[in-house]
Amino acid sequence: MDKTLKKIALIGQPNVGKSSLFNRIANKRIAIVSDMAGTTRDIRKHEIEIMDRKALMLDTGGIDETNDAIFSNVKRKAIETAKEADIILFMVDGKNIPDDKDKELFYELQRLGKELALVVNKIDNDKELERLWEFFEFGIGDENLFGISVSHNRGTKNLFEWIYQHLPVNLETVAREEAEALKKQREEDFDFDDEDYSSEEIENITDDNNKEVDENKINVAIIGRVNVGKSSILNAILGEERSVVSPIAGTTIDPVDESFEYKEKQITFVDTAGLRRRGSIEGIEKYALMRTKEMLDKANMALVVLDASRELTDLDEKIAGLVDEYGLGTIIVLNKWDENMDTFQKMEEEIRRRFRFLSYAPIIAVSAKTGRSIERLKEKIIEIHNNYIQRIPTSQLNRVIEEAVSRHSLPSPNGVYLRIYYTTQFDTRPPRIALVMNKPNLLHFTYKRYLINYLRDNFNFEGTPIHVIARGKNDKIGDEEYLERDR
Ligand SMILES: Nc1nc2c(ncn2[C@@H]2O[C@H](COP(=O)(O)OP(=O)(O)OP(=O)(O)O)[C@@H](O)[C@H]2O)c(=O)[nH]1
Ligand SMILES: Nc1nc2c(ncn2[C@@H]2O[C@H](COP(=O)(O)OP(=O)(O)OP(=O)(O)O)[C@@H](O)[C@H]2O)c(=O)[nH]1
Repeated sequence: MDKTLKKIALIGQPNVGKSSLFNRIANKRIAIVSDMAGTTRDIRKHEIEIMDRKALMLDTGGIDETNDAIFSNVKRKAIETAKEADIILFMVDGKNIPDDKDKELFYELQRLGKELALVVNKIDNDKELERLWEFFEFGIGDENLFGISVSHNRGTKNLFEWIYQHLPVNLETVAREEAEALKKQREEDFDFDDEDYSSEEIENITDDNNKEVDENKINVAIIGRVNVGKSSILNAILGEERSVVSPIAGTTIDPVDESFEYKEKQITFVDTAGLRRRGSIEGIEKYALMRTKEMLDKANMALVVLDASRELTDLDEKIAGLVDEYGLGTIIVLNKWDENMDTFQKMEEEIRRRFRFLSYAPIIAVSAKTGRSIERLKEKIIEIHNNYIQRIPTSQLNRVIEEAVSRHSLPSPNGVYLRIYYTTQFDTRPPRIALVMNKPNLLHFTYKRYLINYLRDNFNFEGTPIHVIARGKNDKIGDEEYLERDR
């Protein structure tokens, strides 16, 4: 017998229906059921299974009050068994009024601090259900009081569900379901028509061979309003690189994007021709935003350039706001930081306040003019891209989410018991994580935010958005209904 299994003790006076319930749960006739009081004397242990979760059921002897000596004996034994158990089902006969001996024992069991349910049996019909109220006298909450009838099979489902919820997740089932979910997801990815993904990304998903190559390609969009120093930053970065791929000279079409190798990655700046055309973003705001979108479409990383020598403007905010919609790796570049300025903290606070939607993006102060921190910016591009493409093992995600839930338990909206079965990352670029749970649409966004923050505290997601979705066991992972961006 598996020693790690949770133990369930079934305790109660003779003839209340313990063996009957035991048999119902065990789905076999193991204990002797009889009308004669005190026939179930031995402690029986039996491995049971509720849905996919296993436990060990302990059947204690009845508490015989007819003989005081035996009563104290059996009571002692009942308490001993209860001490050994993780979950206690205390059963009483609903056809009788609550009894002092029951109460006395019940309070003793309560003091053990285990999961405890008061099971009132022989509530055979709706009329008898009214009598259940008398058992609130025991001082137990609604959620731990069950009126059932074993012989009429009433109310047992609720009790079984309660027990199920207190048993640990069956890891075999989880692993199997996860494998199935991943397989299903892969299959779905092949006939994909999700507008959220660019055609390039679809290629990445459907062609695993290219994946590695693609993970080494960083397409960077340098965005920002006019005159913040976008082309200067481009020049500063490229200026240090000898292996710059030159634009094809003499062509009337746009020259290719400029590209260089750095730390085994290929960094490409998208739409550099446009960037170099001075004043390109000047003019009507609508065009500035349109052009920014075109660039973001081709990129998997954005450098949001701001001018440290000027006040932030609404247009800065609008341009930065676009980035979040594209789900890219992001760095906020505070340019024109020519000398040591003691205002960094103030600027940082201002940026954080105005760009709340980019709270995950690091801020780096550079000067295209003096070259200050340009090297650091290049390193940061690599670092953030690694965060953006990372895949976190399910075991690690589960450990962290379990820890988060144990620190701050899941809310029970309207008494509904919420449960996260497991957590898995089902996509990268940016990381997409599914919380597989019983009632996904009841998960409040504030709790989800708490989990997202907890994930951010435990993994390195700097510079990358993370998308966390809650879904049911049988929902498709690609179900975007629950998708909420990490804001
Ligand atoms: N009306 C009614 N009778 C029940 C119900 N459940 C069990 N019984 C009857 O109650 C009697 C006692 O049931 P058991 O399951 O043997 O009770 P027990 O608590 O195991 O009894 P001991 O072995 O004496 O400890 C039997 O005649 C059952 O048929 C129920 O839900 N409704
Ligand atoms: N002091 C200072 N000036 C800078 C820095 N970077 C750029 N500039 C100046 O800012 C002005 C605008 O620089 P650009 O690189 O052309 O800016 P841009 O964002 O590409 O401008 P548009 O193409 O018009 O959108 C130029 O006069 C640059 O010399 C810097 O780090 N420090």
